[in-house]
Amino acid sequence: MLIKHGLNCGFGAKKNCIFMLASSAVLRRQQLVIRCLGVGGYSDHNTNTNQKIMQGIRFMSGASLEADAENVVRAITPTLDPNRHKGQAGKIAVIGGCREYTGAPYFAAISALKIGADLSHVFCTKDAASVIKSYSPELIVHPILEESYSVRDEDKSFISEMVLGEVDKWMERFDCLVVGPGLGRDPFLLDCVSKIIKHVRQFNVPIVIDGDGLFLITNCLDLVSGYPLAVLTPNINEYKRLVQKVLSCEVNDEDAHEQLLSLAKRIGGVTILRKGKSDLISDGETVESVSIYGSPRRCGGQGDILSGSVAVFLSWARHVITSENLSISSKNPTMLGCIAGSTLMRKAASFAFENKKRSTLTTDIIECLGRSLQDICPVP
Ligand SMILES: NC(=O)C1=CN([C@@H]2O[C@H](COP(=O)(O)OP(=O)(O)OC[C@H]3O[C@@H](n4cnc5c(N)ncnc54)[C@H](OP(=O)(O)O)[C@@H]3O)[C@@H](O)[C@H]2O)[C@@H](O)CC1
Ligand SMILES: Nc1ncnc2c1ncn2[C@@H]1O[C@H](COP(=O)(O)OP(=O)(O)OP(=O)(O)O)[C@@H](O)[C@H]1O
Ligand SMILES: [Mg+2]
Repeated sequence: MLIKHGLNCGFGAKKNCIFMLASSAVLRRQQLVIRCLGVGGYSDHNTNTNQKIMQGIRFMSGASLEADAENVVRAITPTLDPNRHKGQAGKIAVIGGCREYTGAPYFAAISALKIGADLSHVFCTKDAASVIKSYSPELIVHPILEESYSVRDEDKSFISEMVLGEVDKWMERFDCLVVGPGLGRDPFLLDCVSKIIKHVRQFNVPIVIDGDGLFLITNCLDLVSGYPLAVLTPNINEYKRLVQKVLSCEVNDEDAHEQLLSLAKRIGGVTILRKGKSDLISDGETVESVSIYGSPRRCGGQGDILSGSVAVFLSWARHVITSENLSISSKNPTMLGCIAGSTLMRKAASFAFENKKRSTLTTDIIECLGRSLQDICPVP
């Protein structure tokens, strides 16, 4: 495993690495904790001391370890077993899709299928449903959500009950829900989705919250607070809004790991995947990062692929953890799902870019998901 922030060196080179960081605030705190731990010097010959130092550094700064990313993917991806029946490799549902956005829920839902889920559903507004269906016959699309413009005030509570009733028929069956890609911000619709989230929590179904779902939960943190099966996947803006709301401060990139750690902790141990040049992931206990090379193209929709990917891997990780001995250290399925989802998305983006360069689009990346997974865990 590599240690980030310039500390990814062997112990022989540690002195140099540490001195390179001497001016940073992070290192000053790290040195302080090393002194507090009573660890003297940086002897290359004393492995115990070195380990203590590294543990101290990690503990104090929340410095992340670069995840053993491809091994995580291998450890949780199920084998293709002819004895399995449809549904056992995962049933995913995306809640999103409104008048403006039909691409985002499609990207999330189709990515889940391309990675290996058996069934992928989309719960969206009536306007969005036929459009999404027309993109792909593979998706199961439920036109059940309503926006304010299509509902009279006096009908709202009745419609809300109906939406919940429809969703209720299905929710228990899903292995993971993705809430938010292309959901929009209509207040009535968001109110219905809040009810769905509260309901789904009772069944212990994992929830990945992205896009407008993050807008919703940032304004109503109780929806996810204290739910260990919740994963938030904020982009730069969404992360900024979360930090401002929860920590009442601005994003601090110098202390990125510590800030992410406290944010996850403050929201009661949810897992947060902060998207960016490197993806940083924390459940409030540890921080890991995935920095494998992705793509320099920033076309819209890549975050939607990620949310669908995380949903599938999180479902698989939960299954492996409950049924087998996992050969990797982390046992938190949400962390594993994020690491694997991020790895696959970034690898697919790099393959797509290799091929399409400046014209790389989200659909091109989706087409590379299969090749990326095959590259990491080949099917004969
Ligand atoms: N095809 C579809 O259907 C897609 C639909 N999508 C859906 O759209 C909904 C809203 O999601 P979102 O991501 O557009 O909202 P948010 O993050 O608030 O950004 C708003 C604005 O912030 C800016 N900005 C962005 N990044 C920045 C940066 N790094 N640094 C600085 N500024 C940055 C940028 O504005 P600019 O100022 O550059 O004009 C950006 O336009 C949500 O439901 C999502 O799922 C998407 O998934 C895409 C594919
Ligand atoms: N600067 C970057 N360099 C490399 N990869 C990046 C960079 N920024 C984001 N990514 C990757 O792209 C993926 C999507 O992140 P992004 O920040 O674009 O999400 P988003 O804004 O929510 O996307 P969407 O347009 O789907 O809403 C993530 O998996 C992340 O790893
Ligand atoms: Mg997004």
